[in-house]
Amino acid sequence: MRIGDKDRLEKSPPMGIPGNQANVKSTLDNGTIVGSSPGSASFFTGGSPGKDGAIERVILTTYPTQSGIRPVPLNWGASSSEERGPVLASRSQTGPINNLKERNAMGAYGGSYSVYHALAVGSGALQATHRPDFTDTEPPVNIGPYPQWSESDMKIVSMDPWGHIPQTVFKDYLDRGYDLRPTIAVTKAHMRLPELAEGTLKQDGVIVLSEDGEINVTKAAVEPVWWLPGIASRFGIDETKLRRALFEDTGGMYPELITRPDMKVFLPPIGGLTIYVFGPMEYLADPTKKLTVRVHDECNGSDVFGSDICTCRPYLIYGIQRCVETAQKGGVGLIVYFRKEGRALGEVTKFLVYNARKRQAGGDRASTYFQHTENVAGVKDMRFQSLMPDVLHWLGVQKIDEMISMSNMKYDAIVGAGIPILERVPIPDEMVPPDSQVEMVAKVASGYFTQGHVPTEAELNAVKGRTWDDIAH
Ligand SMILES: Nc1nc2c(ncn2[C@@H]2O[C@H](COP(=O)(O)OP(=O)(O)OP(=O)(O)O)[C@@H](O)[C@H]2O)c(=O)[nH]1
Ligand SMILES: [Zn+2]
Repeated sequence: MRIGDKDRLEKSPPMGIPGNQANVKSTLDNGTIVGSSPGSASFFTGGSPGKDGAIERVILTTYPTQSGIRPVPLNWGASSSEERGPVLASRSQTGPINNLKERNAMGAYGGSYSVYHALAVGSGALQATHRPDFTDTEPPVNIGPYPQWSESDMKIVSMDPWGHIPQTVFKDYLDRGYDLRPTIAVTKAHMRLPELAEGTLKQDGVIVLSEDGEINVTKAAVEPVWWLPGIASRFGIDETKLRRALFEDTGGMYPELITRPDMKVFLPPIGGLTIYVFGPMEYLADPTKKLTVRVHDECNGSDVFGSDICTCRPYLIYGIQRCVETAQKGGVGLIVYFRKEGRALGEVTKFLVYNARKRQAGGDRASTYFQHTENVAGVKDMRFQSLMPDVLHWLGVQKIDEMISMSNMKYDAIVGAGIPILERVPIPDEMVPPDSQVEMVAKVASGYFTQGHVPTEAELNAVKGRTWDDIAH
């Protein structure tokens, strides 16, 4: 790529002005998008030596008016799959369909795993032209379509409501050669948890299958699919600003965020979520059935490794227990597990915060709990719960009887999305690990739900966690 090519540079559209299509067009009509030889590679084209030493074309970006660009129509929020159209993100250029030209979404399938996919292709372990065999991969239960999928206020903007069944509803596209992937998979499983093994749950043969607590569950994995106008509107910003931020803050990873204002869907390289359903899936959308829900954000240290500095695993286990009990009484339970480690700040930030808390003069205190996170990350939280209720709408949830959470942010987001919560259930005192008292008291003081006493400033100051010296002894 010859960035110093003055002629090409002058023809380039000003970056950062999505929607400036007049400018974009003047660049495109003369075909400067793709160069093909070492000497003629354009500003928008890089090149690397191929197997035979020739330069392979690298398409750095595309433009809406570029010759051959004709995205398959995608009408987000349409009520039928035919009207909506498939989400097509692949750039693969083999077979009868040139997916690069016909795709209607930026980014890549797989969420954060798209990067491993790239490594597999780059290292030669996987052919870029590999197409999945979808035989027998369909969901074992039916989900939707529900009215929430197409209501005019766009209740779902961060996942594809048709993402679990493209093998079926968009089969004709697959048959014609489009490289189309599910972004949701639904399956069934049995699960066992040591905390619920010792007779906590009663065997019933349907939900709890054995005396030692083997639980029947239906689960679904969901990858993020963002409809950018809807994401922008949830955050109260305009779409141009959102696109610019996503482009700049990912190291300029997706230039089409800027150059393709016509493409409204983006598959971001981030973690998604998993749902676990106890009892019949269709009960989730039936307001006559009792529904227990826990929405949980990932905490690997506690959820998997049993760290006792927070309440995450005990609250998750309690949520599962309550879900199972509701299902056993003829209702249904739902756990939603988001990959938003450390309040979506990441585990590195979280561990830095733990160090600052434990090294603080005077000890780890409830009064400075949130301040430490803010000192390191600049904010207390990046979970942006405003996108969280989308999955509830996807499942057709109309009301929640029991919400196993004390979080005001989760509560406000769900109720704000039009789903009433009838009861909030705090974690039982006896399940709060000793060192997590700091977190628990700090949360209650900051507005988390409690049926008990809200601590005063002096009480907050008095609640201290373990120090590293305590750990050593
Ligand atoms: N950055 C940071 N993250 C933390 C800290 N303590 C816990 N977390 C994260 O906070 C999140 C806790 O999420 P949840 O278990 O859903 O709990 P919650 O949002 O506090 O609310 P509840 O529903 O009442 O449990 C997880 O992502 C944890 O990894 C901390 O000190 N710093
Ligand atoms: Zn935790």
